[in-house]
Amino acid sequence: MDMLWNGWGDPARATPLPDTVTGLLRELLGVKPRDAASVPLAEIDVPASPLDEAARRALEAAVGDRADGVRTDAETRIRHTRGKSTPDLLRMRTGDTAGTPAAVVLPDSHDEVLAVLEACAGHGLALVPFGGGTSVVGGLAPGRDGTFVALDLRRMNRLLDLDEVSRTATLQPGLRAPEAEALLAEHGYTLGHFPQSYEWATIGGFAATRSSGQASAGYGRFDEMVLGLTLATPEGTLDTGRAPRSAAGPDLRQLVLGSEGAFGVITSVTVRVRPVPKVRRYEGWRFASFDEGAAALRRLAQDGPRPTVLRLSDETETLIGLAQPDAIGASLARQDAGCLAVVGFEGTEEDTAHRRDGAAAVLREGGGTFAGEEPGERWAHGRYSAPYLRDSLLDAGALAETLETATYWSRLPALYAAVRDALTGTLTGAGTPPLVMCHISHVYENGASLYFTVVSAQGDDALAHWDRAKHAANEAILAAGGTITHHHGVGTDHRDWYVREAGPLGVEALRAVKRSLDPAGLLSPGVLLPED
Ligand SMILES: Cc1cc2nc3c(=O)[nH]c(=O)nc-3n(C[C@H](O)[C@H](O)[C@H](O)COP(=O)(O)OP(=O)(O)OC[C@H]3O[C@@H](n4cnc5c(N)ncnc54)[C@H](O)[C@@H]3O)c2cc1C
Repeated sequence: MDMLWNGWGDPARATPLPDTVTGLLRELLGVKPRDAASVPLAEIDVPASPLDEAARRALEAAVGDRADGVRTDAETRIRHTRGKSTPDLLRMRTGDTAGTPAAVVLPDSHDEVLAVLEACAGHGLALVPFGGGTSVVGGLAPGRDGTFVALDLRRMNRLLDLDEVSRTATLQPGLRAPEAEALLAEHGYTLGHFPQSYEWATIGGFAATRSSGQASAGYGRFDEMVLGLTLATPEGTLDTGRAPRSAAGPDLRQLVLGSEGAFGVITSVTVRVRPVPKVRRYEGWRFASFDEGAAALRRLAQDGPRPTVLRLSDETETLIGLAQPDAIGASLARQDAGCLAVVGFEGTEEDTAHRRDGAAAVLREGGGTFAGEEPGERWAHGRYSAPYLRDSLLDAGALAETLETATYWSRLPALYAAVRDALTGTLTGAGTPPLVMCHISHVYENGASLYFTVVSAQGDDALAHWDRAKHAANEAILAAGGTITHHHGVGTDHRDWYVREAGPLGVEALRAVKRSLDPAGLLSPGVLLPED
């Protein structure tokens, strides 16, 4: 099944907003009901594909002249325009398809990807790899106008190898996360990577963006799971990962991870796998304040025992109940005070019981009160539903978007305040005062991420309002010592701030890598790095 072209996921799972939330939108944020319906897909006027006959023939030959290997119909091209950020969705809803690819090409193997790259080079076509299409940072839209091809990797969806002795699996990039989990589960293994976009995003996309899942406290980030990668580039193949760890020079895997399609197409990923857990237990803890809860999370991250899932909502997010999207509004009706933490344990019976008891003692010492299993189980049940709420909020005339960052524990409170102030100040100044919510959902020994959700009225020009607010938040992040992205990636949206974060020498070093792998600059122009 294809994802909704102008929204999230499966249309059958649309999630209406409860009355408590629509009431809040109206009374607190001044959201006025409006006709926010989208232009129907069939009515969108897409200019004919600019692909000429010779280029088309070359691309078809590259994918073995397979039926449907090169698609230029309007619907397929529309479905490969942009990703799933709120500005992306707002543009799609108005039928704005500027930046539609000239063609969508579907290769079946590493060799076909190399052949497609050669065909693109021969015909001066840019190419953008397309995994699940869930990018929220403009990673699927080249940063310049011009003819480009979207390389949809969905046909590369096989488990290539499982080494049960070493506990590694080699996966093709187009596997969506649930498909990869199902293939591994047949042998009793799991990857343990469960981002909120889990149901749609792919293995190649995770590697290309250094994704981080909701169970990162236990399983680690995706880049920590990766042992080897194969990269198809216009200059040939780069193979990495001869051994799990090595002292043989700088680690080339780290050049591929996070390269966002700008250095090549990831055609296989070797990951470490773990046995499917026998027990999964999630529970809720309450803290009087975000500071108090954050201090308790820090103690667990630094001294253990480590839960598998560890997240903490701030006061506003707790009141709205965003950690439990399936029951959103219930906490508002109860007027829940303080901050909710969700703490989860996965593993064997003995290991989870042991870690759970140890973690409970630390949380109690830190001021936490046990809230039972219900809040944790509710979080687990609704963990992939929140993106459906965003569609309902947009339908209702609200603006809803998220952004994220990370820093060291000592700087976290200042970063939190700076981003909140930037978002609140900008949107209030524009006449659309927002609700700004935040949670910590990825913790490390030395720091943590902050994930903000912003809801306001759309105002007269929602795109321009959000652009200003996001710009202010990005400036606040850099000024407060945060990174421009903890897990969404750079794409085109964060590029200008990433350039400042990396510094001129860092950017020049990365450009030199790009020049050696992609001298003609065919791959994802303007994504990750500005063009030369
Ligand atoms: C509702 C929602 C929730 C999200 N939640 C999370 C979350 O919890 N954690 C998280 O980390 N992210 C999250 N994201 C962001 C997004 O899902 C991740 O960035 C994900 O890793 C993208 O995977 P994808 O397969 O959809 O890649 P795409 O969106 O298709 O591509 C992302 C980028 O990687 C490149 N790319 C894709 N495949 C390849 C390949 N094989 N080789 C080279 N380059 C490639 C693309 O060109 C693009 O630049 C969320 C997004 C949405 C919309």
